[in-house]
This record gives sequence, C-alpha cells and structure tokens, in this order.
Amino acid sequence: MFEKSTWIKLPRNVVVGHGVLDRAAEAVSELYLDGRPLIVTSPTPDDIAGERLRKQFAEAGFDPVTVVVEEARFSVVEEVIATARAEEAGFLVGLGGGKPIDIGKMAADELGVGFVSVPTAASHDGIVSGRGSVPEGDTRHSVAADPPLAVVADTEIIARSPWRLTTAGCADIISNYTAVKDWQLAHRLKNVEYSEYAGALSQMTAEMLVARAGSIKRELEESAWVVTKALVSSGVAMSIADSSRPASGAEHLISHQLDRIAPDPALHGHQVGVASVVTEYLHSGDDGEWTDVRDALASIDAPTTAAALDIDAGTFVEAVTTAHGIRDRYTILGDGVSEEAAVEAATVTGVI
Ligand SMILES: NC(=O)C1=CN([C@@H]2O[C@H](COP(=O)(O)OP(=O)(O)OC[C@H]3O[C@@H](n4cnc5c(N)ncnc54)[C@H](OP(=O)(O)O)[C@@H]3O)[C@@H](O)[C@H]2O)C=CC1
Ligand SMILES: O=C(CO)COP(=O)(O)O
Ligand SMILES: [Zn+2]
Repeated sequence: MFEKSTWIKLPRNVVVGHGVLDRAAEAVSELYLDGRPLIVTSPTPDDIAGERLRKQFAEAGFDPVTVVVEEARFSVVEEVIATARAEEAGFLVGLGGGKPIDIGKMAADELGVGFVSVPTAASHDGIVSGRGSVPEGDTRHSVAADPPLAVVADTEIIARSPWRLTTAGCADIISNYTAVKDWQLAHRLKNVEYSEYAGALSQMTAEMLVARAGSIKRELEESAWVVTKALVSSGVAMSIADSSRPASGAEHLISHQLDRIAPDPALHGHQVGVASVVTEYLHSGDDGEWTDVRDALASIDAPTTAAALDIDAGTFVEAVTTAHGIRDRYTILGDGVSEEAAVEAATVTGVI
C-alpha cells in the first residue's frame, strides 16, 4: 500500500526588487491577516525603514506597533511574545537582518500567528526559511518554525547594507554544494530520507549564483537581486525537504561549533563558506572540487581562510574535530575527524 505523504509550507507572496518596501502593505493585504501588525526590528533597520513601513501600514488601516530588539536571546523572544499579547497583535513583521527576523519568526510561531519577513540585509537564508536560530547554550543550530507568509525584500535597501553581509549571504548559498553532498552521503550510509527535488534545487541555486558571480559587485544593486533570489530558492529547498538538510551539512556544524568556541565568531555565511572548503576536501580529496568552492568564494569577495575570519588555526581545527557531536546529523565528519586529519585538510586547502 502507498503510504507516503508530504506537507510543504512555503511563503505565499515573495516580492523582491527595487523600492518594493512600499508594496509591503499591499503584499500583506493579500494574505487576509486579522488584527494589527507588531513590527519586530532592531535599531539600524528601524532607522532605515521603520517609519516608511509604519506610515504605509497606518495608511492601509493596519494600526502598527513596533518593538526594537537589540540581542538574539530566548528571553528577547519571550519579551516580544509578551508585547504581542499586550498589544493584541494579529501578526508579526520582522524588519532587519537575521536577528529581528528570527526573533519575530520564533515569537510568531509560538503565538500561532502569521509572520512576514522584510529583510534589510541578505546575510543568510534564514530571512526566508522556516528555521529560527538563537545563539544560546546548546541550541545554536536552528529550530523549526513556520516560514514567513510573505517576504518583501527591497534590493535598494539591501544593496546599501554593509557589503560583508551580502557576501555572507552568497557564501551561505555556496555552502549548499557540500550540504547536498553530506545529505546524499547520509542517505547512502544511514538511510536518511533524501528529496531529489530539494537536493537538485539547492545545488542548482549554488551553481546559478556562482555562474552570476560577475554581477556580484559592491557597487551593483544587481548583487542584492542575485543573492536575495538565491536565498529564496534555498529557503524553498528547505521547505520542500521540511529540513535544513539541503542547505546545512558538515560546514554548518563546524560554523555552529565556532559560534560556541571562538572568542569572536565571524558572520554565519563567512564561517560556513570557509568550512565548506575543508569539508569539500574531506569529501573528494586532493584532486577534488575544493578549489572550485574556494574560487567561488573568492569570486564573490568572501573569506577563504580562518585568518580572514579572524579565527586562529587551533580554534578552527578544534571546531572541525568536535562539530560532529553537536547534532544528530550524519555528515562527512562521521563519528569524528582526528586532529591530524583536520590539520591536514585545513592545511592542504590553505584554510590554516
Ligand atoms: N534562521 C536561520 O536559519 C539562521 C539564523 N541566523 C541568525 O541570524 C542572526 C545573524 O544574522 P545577521 O543578518 O548577521 O544579523 P543582524 O540582524 O544582527 O544584522 C547584522 C548587522 O547589520 C545591521 N543591519 C541590518 N540591516 C542593515 C542595513 N540595511 N544597513 C546597515 N546595517 C544593517 C544590523 O543592525 P542592528 O545592530 O541595529 O541590528 C546588525 O548590526 C543571528 O541571530 C543568527 O543566530 C544565522 C544563520 C541562519
Ligand atoms: O543556516 C542554515 C541554512 O543555511 C540553517 O541551518 P541549521 O539548521 O544548521 O541552522
Ligand atoms: Zn546557513
């Protein structure tokens, strides 16, 4: 008897482009959400776009309220939930980078209300995905949450955000190459469920971004367009898989571990990018494709070494040798990479 079933949760309206912030109320109106919006933002995005969003919602009859968050912590998620209840918010809008978007997404999920993502930076695929991540204690990797009902990504605003945030978003996408390899490996060795559609979409997203690396330049708004579309596509792959597997393998485990042990971790996308050079080497060896991953990162101006992350060699190697233990996710790290092997891989690839 055929017993398979699937339930794919996707954003309904994805609006990307120059000046689309002014269409946020229109995108939200189409969702038939009830009640007032609580805008969850952080100081800089609030300065850049808060007033424009509030005015627009007010003119559309939405009566918005705002909460400004400064840190990504569970206690802040609880504070946002309390504010949403006190203000009788009907839905939440995350305005900013990954921090306010994740907090808004997780609070909305807990409250059982709709969530709309309005990214002002394209720093990783969490701005469109059904994952929430708060860097606290042992839960550094993400937890499932409903994906945004709508994503409104204004490339004019994103293009003006710090360049390193955009290159981090690109590197998060480039890491999909090794994430898919890890997923396929886990499928072969551990019978982990694998989705051909999600795997192919994730890999193609990385390939398309690399093919368009020539358009990814500091001064071009097209960079914001290319990376945001790729982040949406990667988010869809995760939604199809109902897991972050298509976009998160061993390179993400290493980055999550760096977040725990490095005195001053770098941006998520930059860390996963550098780690994927090493995990690609572990997958395919000396003559393998690690140089392609490194060159792809270099082509979009992302770091390719631990030093460029401002992380010392010892800390990087420690992350590689201990990352397998932080999550029940089989990858090329297996049940642990020895220190010698980690040093060898990181040295041959020029990461340390
Ligand atoms: N859900 C997921 O799958 C993932 C989630 N994450 C989470 O995302 C967060 C990191 O994301 P990231 O985007 O780097 O974090 P932030 O939201 O902290 O943004 C990074 C910085 O950029 C500033 N900023 C945002 N937009 C603009 C803009 N347009 N112009 C100028 N400055 C701007 C922010 O200002 P300000 O200081 O005012 O906020 C902040 O200082 C972490 O909390 C991490 O846990 C990371 C990876 C995956
Ligand atoms: O960052 C992500 C995908 O790019 C989310 O992955 P995690 O589930 O490892 O947090
Ligand atoms: Zn990521």
